[in-house]
Amino acid sequence: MISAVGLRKAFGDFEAVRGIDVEVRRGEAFGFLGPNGAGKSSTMRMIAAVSPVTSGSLRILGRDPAEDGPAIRARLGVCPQEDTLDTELTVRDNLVVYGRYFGIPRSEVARRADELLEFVQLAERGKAKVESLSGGMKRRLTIARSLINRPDLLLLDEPTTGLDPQARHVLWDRLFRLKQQGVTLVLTTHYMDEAEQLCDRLVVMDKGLIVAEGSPLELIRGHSTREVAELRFGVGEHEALAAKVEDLGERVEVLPDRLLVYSDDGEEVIARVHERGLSPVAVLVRRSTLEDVFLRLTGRTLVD
Ligand SMILES: Nc1ncnc2c1ncn2[C@@H]1O[C@H](COP(=O)(O)OP(=O)(O)OP(=O)(O)O)[C@@H](O)[C@H]1O
Repeated sequence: MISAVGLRKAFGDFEAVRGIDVEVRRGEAFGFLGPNGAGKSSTMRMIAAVSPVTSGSLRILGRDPAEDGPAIRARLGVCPQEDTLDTELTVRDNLVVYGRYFGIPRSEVARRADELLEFVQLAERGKAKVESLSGGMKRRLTIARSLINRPDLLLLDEPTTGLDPQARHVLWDRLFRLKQQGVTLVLTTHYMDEAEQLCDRLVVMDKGLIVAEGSPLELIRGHSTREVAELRFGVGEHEALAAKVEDLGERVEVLPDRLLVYSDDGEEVIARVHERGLSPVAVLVRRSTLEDVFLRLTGRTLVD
């Protein structure tokens, strides 16, 4: 569906994307995970055939965006980072007008609009003004709009940024259903839980480069331990205490507010910490996540 080799994007002297290779296969959910500024949106805009490639090769649905931009865009669904809904129109008319833009006949577009409103659970709000919708509803409507042309490939730039946990879960459920229906999804996110929930495969991006690639499970297994013991001590004590626990796991990360001890048995770490007479104010054992993978690979956390 997408094939990129040595893909670069420069803005003047600044290179936002510094030579990445990406293959996306039909039917999979593929993610770009990385912090703000990693180059995810710049990559997505090239894939959406709206931003020219600076260098490298890019093929989308087997075509070159420099030559076949309109043909590619006709087969894509695009859900941008910012809501770009028409606030002058009703919820349903946002779909109808967008569908007409693709040249879909009036009766067909009406049928699809009703189907899609049902799918994103907005059927009752069809006549409402867009302004009256919550953030989560607007996102769902944007996704419905991006599906009006029955795209082969759906591009989602940070689909749940800014939404509350419940709205995020509703959206994930809809995206999961689309995946089950065979729609190829490509999404960017800086939420590791979103990447874990939705992506079959993902690349971790940092500073315009891909630093790791695989399924969430492969990435976690390849770059972290099974468990992590989190130890909170007093403010300012973490740096000094790291040396006292560093032999308890495979490695230790020092964050401003806690120590992370990486070990396959987190409870064992906690027991040994107490045996040594150390008294953390709070402890927690959890499984490793993509956040730990990112920390391992870049020395930084995903979300500041
Ligand atoms: N039109 C532009 N002109 C100049 N610099 C740009 C432009 N678009 C993006 N950049 C820069 O390129 C870098 C990558 O931006 P990009 O939006 O691709 O990152 P991102 O990973 O999507 O981050 P975010 O999560 O904030 O969207 C940033 O440093 C950004 O400031």
